[in-house]
Amino acid sequence: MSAQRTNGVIVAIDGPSGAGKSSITKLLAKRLGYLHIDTGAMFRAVALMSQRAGIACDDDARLAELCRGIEIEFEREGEAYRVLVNGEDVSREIRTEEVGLLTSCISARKPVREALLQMQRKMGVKGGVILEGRDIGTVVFPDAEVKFFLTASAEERGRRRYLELVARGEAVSLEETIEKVVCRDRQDESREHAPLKRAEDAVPVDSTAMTIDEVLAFMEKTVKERVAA
Ligand SMILES: Nc1ncnc2c1ncn2[C@@H]1O[C@H](COP(=O)(O)OP(=O)(O)O)[C@@H](O)[C@H]1O
Ligand SMILES: Nc1ccn([C@H]2C[C@H](O)[C@@H](COP(=O)(O)OP(=O)(O)O)O2)c(=O)n1
Repeated sequence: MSAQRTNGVIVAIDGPSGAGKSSITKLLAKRLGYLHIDTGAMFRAVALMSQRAGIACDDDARLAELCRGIEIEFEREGEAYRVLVNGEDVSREIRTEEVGLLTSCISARKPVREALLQMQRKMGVKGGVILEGRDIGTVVFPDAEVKFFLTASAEERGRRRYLELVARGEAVSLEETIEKVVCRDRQDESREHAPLKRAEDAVPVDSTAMTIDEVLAFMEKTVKERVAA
C-alpha cells in the first residue's frame, strides 16, 4: 500500500446511474468506518452553479473560470451528508432530474473534469475512503486497492429510479424513466474524456437480481479479504 495511505485503503465504486452506488457506498462506508465521497454530487454541484450563471454547456472558458472559484465540501451529520458549494447547502437542489441531465453534459467537458479530478485526489489521497462515480478506478485512483464495477440491467435501473420519483410525488411513466436511463448511459459511455467503463482490475457486480443487503455483504467481504491480504 502507498505510504500516503495513512488512514487505510481506497475503495472505488463505479457504474451507471441507478446501479446502487450511492446507497451501497453509504452503508459500506459506515460498516468500514470509511469516508464516503460522492463524486456525482460534485459534478452536480458544478452543473447547478453553471445553470445559475447562465453558462452554456459547451463554453469551456467560462466553465474553467467557474470551477476556479468553486469550493465543494461534504458536511457529515451522522449517516447523512450535506453538499456545500462555497458554504451554501445545495443538497436538495442538485438532485432534480433537470440538474441530472445537465450534469451528464457538463461532466463531459475537459476543464470541469480536470478541476474535479484535483479536488477528488486531494480528498482521497490519505485512504480510508470510498469514492463512487464513473471514472474512479480508471482515472481518479487507478491505483485504488479495491475496485468494483456495479451494474444492473437498464430496465431494473429505470424501475428503481421510477419508484424513487413516484415516492417523491413526481408524475412520470416507467417507460420514459427507462428511456432517460438509457440516454444517460449512452452520454456517459460515449464521451471523449473519462468515459464510463470498467477498469480491467475492477470486480464486476451485477445487482439486477440482488438485494441491497446482498450487494453490501459481498462488497464488505471482498474489501476485508483484500485488506487482510
Ligand atoms: N440491489 C438493489 N435492489 C433494489 N433496489 C436498489 C438496489 N440498489 C439500489 N436500489 C435502489 O435504487 C435506487 C437508485 O440507487 P442509487 O444508490 O441512487 O444508485 P446510483 O448511485 O448508482 O445512481 C435507490 O432508490 C435505491 O434504494
Ligand atoms: N465520477 C463521476 C461521477 C458522475 N459523473 C457524471 C455522470 C452522471 O451523468 C452525472 C451524475 O452522476 P450521479 O452519480 O449523481 O448520478 P446518478 O445518481 O447515478 O443518477 O455525473 C461523472 O462523469 N463522473
